[in-house]
Amino acid sequence: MTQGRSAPLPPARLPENHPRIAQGKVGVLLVNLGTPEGTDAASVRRYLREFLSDRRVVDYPRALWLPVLEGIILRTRPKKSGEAYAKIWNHEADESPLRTYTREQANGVRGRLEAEGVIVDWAMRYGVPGIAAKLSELQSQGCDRILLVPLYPQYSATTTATVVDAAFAHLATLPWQPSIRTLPPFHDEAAYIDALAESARRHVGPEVERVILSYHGLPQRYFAAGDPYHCHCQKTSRLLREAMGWDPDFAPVAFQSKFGPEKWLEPSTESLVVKAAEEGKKRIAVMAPAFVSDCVETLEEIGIGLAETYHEAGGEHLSVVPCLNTDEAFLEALTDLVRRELSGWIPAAP
Ligand SMILES: C=CC1=C(C)c2cc3[nH]c(cc4nc(cc5[nH]c(cc1n2)c(C)c5CCC(=O)O)C(CCC(=O)O)=C4C)c(C)c3C=C
Ligand SMILES: [Fe+2]
Ligand SMILES: [Fe+2]
Repeated sequence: MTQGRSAPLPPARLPENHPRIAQGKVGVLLVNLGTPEGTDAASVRRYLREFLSDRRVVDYPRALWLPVLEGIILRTRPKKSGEAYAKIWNHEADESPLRTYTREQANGVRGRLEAEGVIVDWAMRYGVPGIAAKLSELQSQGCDRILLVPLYPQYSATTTATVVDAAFAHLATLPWQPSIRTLPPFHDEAAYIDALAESARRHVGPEVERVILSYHGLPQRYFAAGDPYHCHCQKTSRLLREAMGWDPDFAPVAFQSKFGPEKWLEPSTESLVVKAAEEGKKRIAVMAPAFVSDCVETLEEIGIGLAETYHEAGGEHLSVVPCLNTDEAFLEALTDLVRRELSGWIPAAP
């Protein structure tokens, strides 16, 4: 066998998505659900197709579900949902409120962490800007450590887990992966509960006879299979009631936004709104702790749809407590949770 110097390696031909970076920075990526780009049926259809094709959201066998999705749901729902989005659209920025608030939340956290050299950005799980594109951008800016922040206080496989799935699916394509951490659910964190309580003190006056704590629902089957979302919602509600001195009759838990024929978590928000009217409660409030940003489900479904239902059942005034959106207390809480999770990645705050 001939001894000799091995042939020099050919110059590296880096794949398209290779991060050409100077390493060493820390990035934070806030991720919310996603929202249509416009209120027209085509935009809503694009969004719903991506969202409702996710197995974590709808888990029926693909061979059964995809024909129903394409043949029925995506033919009918986009127009109806588009009309709902049109009622709550942010015309000034020509975008959905969910996008406005998510961007502003990222700005708020960025402003608080910039001095510590942390790069903060935001993405949408479905639609744009996507998680993969934003992870690439963070890497290009030098981030070799990235914290994912799913903007869901209560963990669910249908929301939180889909963010992590999408991030790791992107990582699976990379020759050089950043290190990743994920923010744990914050449904029982004191700072989040305090932010909710502070908002309740501002928006729920003494004239309010009942406050319905309305959470986005999901199929009961998912709960039975181990999704902790229902328990997280109950715990948030208990802690908020304790902070406010409310009892469960005054502030009951309910679940909204039912989709499809299966049994979802109960009671439904709609049933509790009607019950309140039937029991002679003339002024009620609805608070939606699972949504950190106002969106079509709070502004339209509760603020318009359920308010109408309440009036028809004999109620007089239904007020919707705004989501935490850009409340100072919430942005401070979120930044503190992020900072805690970055421990060891950035020097501890003095
Ligand atoms: C198909 C089933 C759905 C499950 C399960 C589900 C869980 C879930 N969703 C949120 C938060 C949001 N959902 C939003 C909109 C929305 N959700 C579904 C369906 C399921 N959600 C649909 C079809 C839609 C679109 C609107 C419509 O056509 O009615 C939104 C608002 C997005 C916006 O653009 O404003 C949020 C936020 C959670 C927290 C959750 C489970 C815990
Ligand atoms: Fe949803
Ligand atoms: Fe809805």
